[in-house]
Amino acid sequence: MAKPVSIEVWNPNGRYRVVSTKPMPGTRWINLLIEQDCRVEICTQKKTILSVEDIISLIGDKCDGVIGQLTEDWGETLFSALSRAGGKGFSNMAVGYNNVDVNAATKYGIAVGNTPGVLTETTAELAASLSLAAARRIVEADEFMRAGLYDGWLPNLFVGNLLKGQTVGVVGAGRIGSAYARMMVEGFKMNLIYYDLYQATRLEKFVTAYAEFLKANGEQPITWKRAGSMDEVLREADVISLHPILDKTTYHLVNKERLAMMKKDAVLVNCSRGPIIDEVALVEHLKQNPMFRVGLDVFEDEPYMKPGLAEMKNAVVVPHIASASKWTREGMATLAALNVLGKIKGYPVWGDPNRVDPFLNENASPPAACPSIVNSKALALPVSKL
Ligand SMILES: NC(=O)c1ccc[n+]([C@@H]2O[C@H](COP(=O)([O-])OP(=O)(O)OC[C@H]3O[C@@H](n4cnc5c(N)ncnc54)[C@H](O)[C@@H]3O)[C@@H](O)[C@H]2O)c1
Ligand SMILES: O=C(O)[C@H](O)CO
Repeated sequence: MAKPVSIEVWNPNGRYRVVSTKPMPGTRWINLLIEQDCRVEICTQKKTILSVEDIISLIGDKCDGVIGQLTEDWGETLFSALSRAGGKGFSNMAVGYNNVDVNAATKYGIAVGNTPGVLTETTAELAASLSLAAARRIVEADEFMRAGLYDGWLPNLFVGNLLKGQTVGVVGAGRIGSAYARMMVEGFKMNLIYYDLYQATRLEKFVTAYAEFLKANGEQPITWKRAGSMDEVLREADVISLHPILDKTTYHLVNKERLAMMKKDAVLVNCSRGPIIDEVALVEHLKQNPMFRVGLDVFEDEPYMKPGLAEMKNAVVVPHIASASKWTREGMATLAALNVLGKIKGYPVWGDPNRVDPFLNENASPPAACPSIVNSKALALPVSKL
C-alpha cells in the first residue's frame, strides 16, 4: 500500500475533483478550474517522479480528471483506476505523450490531452542555443574561464564551427522542427535540408521567400531541399537537430551506423526524446571523434546519463529544460487544465490544435472547448464550431 501523499486543496467545496500530480507555474490554470466549480488538489509531495502507486492514492475513490506529467507511467493500471473513480479526462502537461498508453485510455473512455503550440518557439530556441553552444564550445570555454586557466588570447583557443553558409539538417519538420529551421536559416543564413514523413509546405514557402529576399538584397541566397531519407540529412548537414515524436519507428533512429555517416565535425542536437538516440553508441562516437559535438536536452534513461557521457567535453548537457520559459510553462498548465475541464464539462474539441492562442489570452475567457485531445477521433468527440 502506497504511503498517503501530501496535497494542497483549492476550492474545497467544488463539485468536480481535479488532481494535478505536480504544482504547475502560474495561477490562471487554478482559477479557470475553480471558476467552473472544480475542487483542485495539487500533489506537493517532495518526490520528483511519482510512482503508479502514488498516483493511484492521489486518484482515490472519486476523481473527475487528472493533470499529469511526462515522467509518469500512464498505462492500463492508472486509466482503470481513474475510470473506477469516475474520471473522464487526463492531460499530460507536455506536447509529447510517449508516456501515455492512449489505447488504454480510449478503452476506458478517457480523453487524453496534450499541450501543443505554446512550447514551439521556446523549445526551438533551446535547440538553437544548444546548436550554438556546441558549435562554439561555450560550455567548455566557460569551465576553462572559471577554473582560472585563461592567461591570454591565443589563435587556437576554443576554435569551433562557423554556422553561416553551412547546412542545417532537421529530422522531423513538424511544429518545433520547422520553427528551429526558420531560426537557423534566418538567424545564421544556413542552407536547409530536412527529412519528414510529410512535406513541410509552410517551411518550404518561408525558406523560398527568404532566399529571394536575400537575393534581392544582393546577398548570397540560401538553398533548401527535402531529403528522400534521413541518411541523406545525416551525410550532408553540418548541424543536425532531431524533432520527431518518440514511437516505435523513431526509437534509436540515430544509432552507431548512422552516427558513422555524419561528418566528423558535425553538431548533433536532441530536444525531442532521449531514446531517439542510442546513447551508448553516442558516447563511443564522442570518444572516437573529438571534433564531433552534441547538445542534449533529453536522455535515454532520464534522469540518468549513460556511463561516460558526463565526462565528454564535446557534449553540452542540460536537464530537459527546452520548454522552460515562464510564459510557456504557464501556458502549458493552462492548456492541460482546459483539456481536463473541457472533457468534464462535455465541451467539444478545438478544431485546430496548432492554433491554441485563444486559450492563452489572459484578458479573455477561454473558448468552451478542449484545446487538444489526441484520442478525440477514437472517442468520436464532437469538434468545436467556434
Ligand atoms: N525537450 C523538450 O522539452 C520538448 C519540448 C517539446 C516537445 N518535445 C518533443 O518534441 C516532439 C515534437 O513536437 P512537435 O510539437 O514539433 O510535434 P509535431 O507533431 O508537430 O512534429 C513531429 C514531426 O515528426 C515527424 N515524424 C514522425 N516520425 C518521423 C520519422 N520517423 N522521421 C522523420 N520525421 C518523423 C512528424 O511527421 C511530424 O512532422 C514531441 O513529441 C516531444 O516528444 C520535447
Ligand atoms: O513534450 C514536451 O512538452 C516536453 O518534453 C516538455 O515540455
